[in-house]
Amino acid sequence: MNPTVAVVGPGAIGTTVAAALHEAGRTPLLCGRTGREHLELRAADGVVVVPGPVRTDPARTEEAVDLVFLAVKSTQVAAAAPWLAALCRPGTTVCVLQNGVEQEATVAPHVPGCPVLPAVVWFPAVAQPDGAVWLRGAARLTLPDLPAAQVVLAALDGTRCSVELAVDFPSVAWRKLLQNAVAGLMVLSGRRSGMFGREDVAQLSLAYLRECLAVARAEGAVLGDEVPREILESFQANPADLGTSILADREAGRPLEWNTRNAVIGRRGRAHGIPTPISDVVVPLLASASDGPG
Ligand SMILES: NC(=O)C1=CN([C@@H]2O[C@H](COP(=O)(O)OP(=O)(O)OC[C@H]3O[C@@H](n4cnc5c(N)ncnc54)[C@H](OP(=O)(O)O)[C@@H]3O)[C@@H](O)[C@H]2O)C=CC1
Ligand SMILES: CC(C)(CO)C(=O)C(=O)O
Repeated sequence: MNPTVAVVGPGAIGTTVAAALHEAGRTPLLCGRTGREHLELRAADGVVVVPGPVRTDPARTEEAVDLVFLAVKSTQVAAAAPWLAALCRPGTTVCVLQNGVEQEATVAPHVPGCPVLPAVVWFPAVAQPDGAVWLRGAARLTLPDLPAAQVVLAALDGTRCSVELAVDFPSVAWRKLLQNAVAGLMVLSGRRSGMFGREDVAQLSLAYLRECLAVARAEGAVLGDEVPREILESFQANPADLGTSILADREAGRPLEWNTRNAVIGRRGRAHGIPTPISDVVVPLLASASDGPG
C-alpha cells in the first residue's frame, strides 16, 4: 500500500515533490503558510497542477500520516512545528528537504518518537512571481541508507523525483554544503552563476571552498582535494542566469539561511581549532543582509 504523505512548506522544493507524487496518483496533503487552491510546477516537459487547497491551520488538521516531507527553510522550522505535531504519530518518518548538515539536530526535538531523515536536494527550483514553480533540472534526492528511507523510496517510486541512498551520507551532505556555502557569494555580489566565470571570483571561491573542505574533513567527511575545483566548475557550467535559493530570498527581502549554510563552517571550524578567515568575513555580511539593522 502507498504510504500517506504530507508536504509541509509547499514552496520551490515542496511543490516539486508534491507534483512528483501527484503525477503518480499519490497526491499529498499540502500544509503551508499561504493559502492556495492548487500548486503549479513548470518543468521542461510540461506543467503539473497539484490540487489543493494548501491548508494553513494545523489546529484544524488531525490526520496523522506515514511520511512528512518538511520543505520549509531552516529559518522556519520552529514556526512550522505545529504542523509536525498535527501530522506525526510515533513512527511517522519526517524527511527534511533542506540544505545544511544539521537537520536531525534541529527537527528531532519537535517530533519525539519519529525518525528524522535528512535529504540532499540536488535540483534547482525557482518560485515565480505568479506562485508557480520553475523546475530547472532533474529532480533528485540523496538519503542516508537507513531503514526509515524505505518509506520515502516507496512514496517516490516511479515518479519524476529520483532517490539514491548513500552509505556515507555525511560526506554527500558536506559536499552539498560546500556548494551552498560558496553559492552565498552570489548574495554578496547580487549576481548569479555567471559571476563564477570571472578569474578573481573563481580564485576567491576556490580559497573559500578549500577552507570549508578542511572543516568538512575534520567532521569526518571523506572528500578529495579535487572537490573545490569540481564545485567551481559546476557553477561555471550552469546557465549564467541560474541563481540559488539564498539569492532568491535576498532579492525578496526574506530572512536568509546564513546560519545553516555558511556560519556552520566557522562554528564547526572553531570546535576543531581550524581557522576560517574567509568564512569570518562572509558570515557577518550575510547575517547583516538577512537580519539588519540598517
Ligand atoms: N529552491 C532550490 O532550488 C533549492 C532549495 N534547497 C533547500 O530547500 C529548502 C526549501 O527551500 P525552498 O523550497 O527554496 O524554499 P521556499 O521559500 O520556496 O519554500 C518554503 C515554503 O515553506 C512555507 N512556509 C514558511 N513558513 C511556514 C510555516 N510556518 N508552516 C508551513 N509552511 C511554511 C513557505 O510559505 P510562503 O509561501 O508563505 O513563504 C513556502 O511555501 C531550503 O533549506 C533550501 O536551502 C535545496 C536545494 C535547491
Ligand atoms: C540548487 C542549488 C544546488 C544551487 O546552489 C541549491 O542548493 C540552492 O539553490 O539552494
